[in-house]
Amino acid sequence: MSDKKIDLTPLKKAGVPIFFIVGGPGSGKGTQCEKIVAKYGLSHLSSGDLLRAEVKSGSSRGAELTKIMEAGQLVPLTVVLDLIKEAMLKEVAKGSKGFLIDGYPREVAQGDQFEAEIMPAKLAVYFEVSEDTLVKRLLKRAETSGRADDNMDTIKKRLKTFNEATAPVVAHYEKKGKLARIKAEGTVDEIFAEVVKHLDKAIKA
Ligand SMILES: Nc1nc2c(ncn2[C@@H]2O[C@H](COP(=O)(O)OP(=O)(O)OP(=O)(O)O)[C@@H](O)[C@H]2O)c(=O)[nH]1
Ligand SMILES: O=c1ccn([C@@H]2O[C@H](COP(=O)(O)OP(=O)(O)O)[C@@H](O)[C@H]2O)c(=O)[nH]1
Ligand SMILES: [Mg+2]
Repeated sequence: MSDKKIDLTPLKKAGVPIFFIVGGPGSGKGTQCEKIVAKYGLSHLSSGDLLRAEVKSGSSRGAELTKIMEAGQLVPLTVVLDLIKEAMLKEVAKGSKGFLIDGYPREVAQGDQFEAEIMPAKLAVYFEVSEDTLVKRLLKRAETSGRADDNMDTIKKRLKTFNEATAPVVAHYEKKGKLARIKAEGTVDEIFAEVVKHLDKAIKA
């Protein structure tokens, strides 16, 4: 990553809809995004996946990012925003119809900066899941995910970060009238049916 200025003109010109997908760790963001992509053909960008790819690429920042992620803390917002901008530009060049930004924003300032520099999101979709369920799902996922942060110690820290930094994001978009709050304890298909209702309405609007 560098501090070169990224030219966002093609992205702004494309003017395609942007949806934020918010929820605690293990709330099913990735699972639902896969289904949304299959139905709506939107481009799916997971901020966590972009960070993990950056770590894998062996860039000089990788070690620093790993440390932050294993502590369940938040990477500086400009780092994530630059990765997202670059990924969005690539998708726009391929003719993207719109974006699901998964696991983002994690803090109010992150969302505000995104919307100021790129464009406003149409809607923030929030998956509401109890902590008990989140922990159970993540421990199950840990059996196969190979993710360094799927362990009890880091899960606790991710929940703390979620409650402190991300919960205010939910209130922020609710106040703006741009929040779809979805109870996400049911089956994947039940939750997806709710998602579809909200997305159809937002896309038509
Ligand atoms: N029972 C149940 N399990 C689910 C549901 N959605 C996701 N899961 C499981 O819960 C785990 C976490 O789901 P993910 O989609 O990876 O969650 P996420 O919000 O992307 O999590 P992070 O990547 O940690 O942000 C996975 O093992 C899923 O299989 C659901 O609706 N019901
Ligand atoms: O905008 C972001 C997105 C992710 N992360 C970091 O990446 C980790 C994994 O994120 P992901 O969305 O994959 O998982 P979650 O924390 O939701 O389980 C988080 O714990 C954070 O340390 C971050 O700092 N900023
Ligand atoms: Mg995920």
